[in-house]
Amino acid sequence: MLQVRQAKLTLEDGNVFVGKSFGSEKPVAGEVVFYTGMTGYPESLTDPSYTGQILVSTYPMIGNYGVPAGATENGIHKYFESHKLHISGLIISDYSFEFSHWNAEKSLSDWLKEYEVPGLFDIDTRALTKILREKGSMLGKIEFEDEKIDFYDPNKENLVARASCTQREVYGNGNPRVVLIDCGVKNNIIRCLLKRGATVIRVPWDYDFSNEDYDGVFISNGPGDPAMCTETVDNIRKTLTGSKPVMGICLGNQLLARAAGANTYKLKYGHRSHNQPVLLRGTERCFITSQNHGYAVADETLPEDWEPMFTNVNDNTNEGIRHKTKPFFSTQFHPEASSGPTDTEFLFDDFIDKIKNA
Ligand SMILES: NC(=O)CC[C@H](N)C(=O)O
Repeated sequence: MLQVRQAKLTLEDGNVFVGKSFGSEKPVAGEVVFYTGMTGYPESLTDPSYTGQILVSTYPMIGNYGVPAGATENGIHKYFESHKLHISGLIISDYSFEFSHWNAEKSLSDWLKEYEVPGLFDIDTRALTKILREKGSMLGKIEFEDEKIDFYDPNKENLVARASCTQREVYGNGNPRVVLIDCGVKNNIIRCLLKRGATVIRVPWDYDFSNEDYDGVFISNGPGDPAMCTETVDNIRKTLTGSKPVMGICLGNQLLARAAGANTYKLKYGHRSHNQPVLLRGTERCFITSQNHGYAVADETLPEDWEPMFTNVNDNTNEGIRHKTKPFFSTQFHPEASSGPTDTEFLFDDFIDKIKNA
């Protein structure tokens, strides 16, 4: 009979959920957020944007397809979104102790233990998610028996400095040359740029790239509160005085907006799923998108020469911005998907076309 240790998740509002451990037996504290995608845990767990967060999966059965092999291609992991797990903890309902997939190399349980990430199953994730939806994302902690730790708010820290690379690195050798500001970039953004022939010059979040030889700038996704990233915003602001094309994704949308002079704010519980509908402004085209964010751009604070580009059809929040005359745009959702629908990957083509036409 399998021996599993009990552990509990305590929310800052006092709610306690008792579950069973299938990951590392290390207590952690962080922000508790829910994710409603049905698949994609290898991608989500390695997405640097989840730094500091305890992830609750609303899809009940997790682990059944194991964890893919750690192969690399073009200098990056082939199946993961970064080189390690970034979530602080994982909360699920039913853990599948059996896994089966042509590419599975290990179990989710072994993977969590390898990266010292605690995971709890047998939690009523439906009840937990209802609390997070009604009261909003909140702090939480995972503790084992008599251990006691304090709550911790990751959003008070500059998480981007933790998630970004520390050295400039170049991938590919084609055209155009794109400076990628790495705020905690997902590998699929690099793959999407390489697939379109670009040279990707990946630089740390606070790197002054003004002396680089480049044709366009890409601002990546990343963790935490965009207001913490002032150095990046200063560098982007300098770029906006020129006319080289700029594209941003998620945190990149928020940082581009802040560089333009707009504000960002925290959403009640964020968007973390594969089925978020976004409307392309000025058209009746709606796309189903992959998302993972807790902050948003305040449309009404955009300066005169900028406009909202996409709007979320569920809650009318901002899903992208564009400059009215210059080739600068960004999306709050993830055109690189991974995981999730790839319907908006054409935006990478638009970015490359803008560079070619510049
Ligand atoms: N995926 C991201 O880039 C997330 C951006 C930001 N950290 C947010 O939560 O809104």
